Amino acid sequence: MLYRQTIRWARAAELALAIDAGRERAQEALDALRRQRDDDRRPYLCLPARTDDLPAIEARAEAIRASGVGDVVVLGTGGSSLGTRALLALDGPTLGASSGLRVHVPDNLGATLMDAVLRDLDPARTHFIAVSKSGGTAETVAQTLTAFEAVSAALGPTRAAQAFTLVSEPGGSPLRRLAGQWGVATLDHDPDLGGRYSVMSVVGALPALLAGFDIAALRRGAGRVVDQALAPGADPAHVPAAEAAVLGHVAGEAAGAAIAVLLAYDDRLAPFTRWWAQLWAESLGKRGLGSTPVAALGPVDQHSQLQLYLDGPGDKLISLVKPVTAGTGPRVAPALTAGAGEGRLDYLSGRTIGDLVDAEADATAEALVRRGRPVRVLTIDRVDAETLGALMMHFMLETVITAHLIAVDPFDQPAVEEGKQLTRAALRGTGDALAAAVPAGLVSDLGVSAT
Ligand SMILES: O=P(O)(O)OC[C@H]1O[C@](O)(CO)[C@@H](O)[C@@H]1O
Repeated sequence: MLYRQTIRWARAAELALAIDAGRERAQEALDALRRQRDDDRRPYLCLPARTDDLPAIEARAEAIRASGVGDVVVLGTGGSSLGTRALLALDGPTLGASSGLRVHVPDNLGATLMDAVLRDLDPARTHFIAVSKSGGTAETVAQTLTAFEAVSAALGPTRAAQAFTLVSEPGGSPLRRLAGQWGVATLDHDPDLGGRYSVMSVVGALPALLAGFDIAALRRGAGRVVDQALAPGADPAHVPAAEAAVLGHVAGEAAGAAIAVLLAYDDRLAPFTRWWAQLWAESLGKRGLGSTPVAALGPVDQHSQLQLYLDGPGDKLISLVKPVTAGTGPRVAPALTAGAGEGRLDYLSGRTIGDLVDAEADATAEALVRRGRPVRVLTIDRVDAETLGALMMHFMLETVITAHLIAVDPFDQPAVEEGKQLTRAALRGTGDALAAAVPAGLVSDLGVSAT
């Protein structure tokens, strides 16, 4: 078993008609997805079964390894980096530790962070992979230009060019043109593959291969989910992604569940929840529709968010990702618990850390159900590449099926363009655009000065 999905909601029986109607619509979505996969129209559905693209990616990875570097920095943001982080996080806190290469993904642009990257890494032993589907995202362009300048200054432009790889769609974008002028090796990003659906392509595969991550296992797990969901005659009630999309839709419509929480009980899955948040938000947040994703981590968020989930507004669908951890990790010595006083720590005596986390996840789900919250638990046997591939494909399908249910296009993100235009205008000094945009709704503009 890669994962098992359990959905519990006290109101499900009362909403049976709406759920049945949702399943009928989900059936349409599954039929459409099957046709798209069979006609090779949606690359994210076909990637799991592909192997023909891997030799070129492996060859580039080998060339980077052969150049003798010790560090690899992935420059990119959003769909060009969040998935990569999610893959590499399976290795634990030290990215790429299993391959001997350290792979860094500073996906959030920041002056201090970029200063640190350029100051702390040896330009002669570092390779930069710039990933941008459009080749024009300001953050990634700025990262790439500052990094290229720093390496050129240290080693000269010829060696700097060898220290870079660009992954971007073909065309005349800024990064594509610069890479051509500099002589930087470039791999094509499939123009038909949206960034937030691209993790299994060269986007995630190149850094992942360098980090020793098993990309074939990732695709295998994803492939098993696609095959099950799109099997001819598959009943949406037996397809986890479809069933979850229906529940989420009904919970949104009938119970006002406008927030979707993904609470993962393993640190290694925290970046996965951030990848999911982009997938969910950008794919569904359109025309006043969609639900707000919250990426959460257990058990720590039990001690910060859970009060709200249990006792705040009933506007959330809460999904737990629960690795089976019972019996794993360090064990609490009975001899030590005895010293805490009669019976006070008996529940921990002889138990492992994994026992505690496992019990906490179950208890959290139960407490939420008792409060009448809609709860879905995704139980996984292992936190590994194959399971992650299955979960990622599950959520891509759940997102696209939800998009069908609310009638939005899951593959565009038109609204973010305005902020990008305003940023460019501000930097060009034509900030009038910003000035004109703000005063209309300005409510308050205060500050506090420290002397
Ligand atoms: O890969 P690109 O084109 O640099 O885009 C990065 C991210 O920016 C967005 O376009 C949003 O601004 C995302 O959809 C995308 O994943």
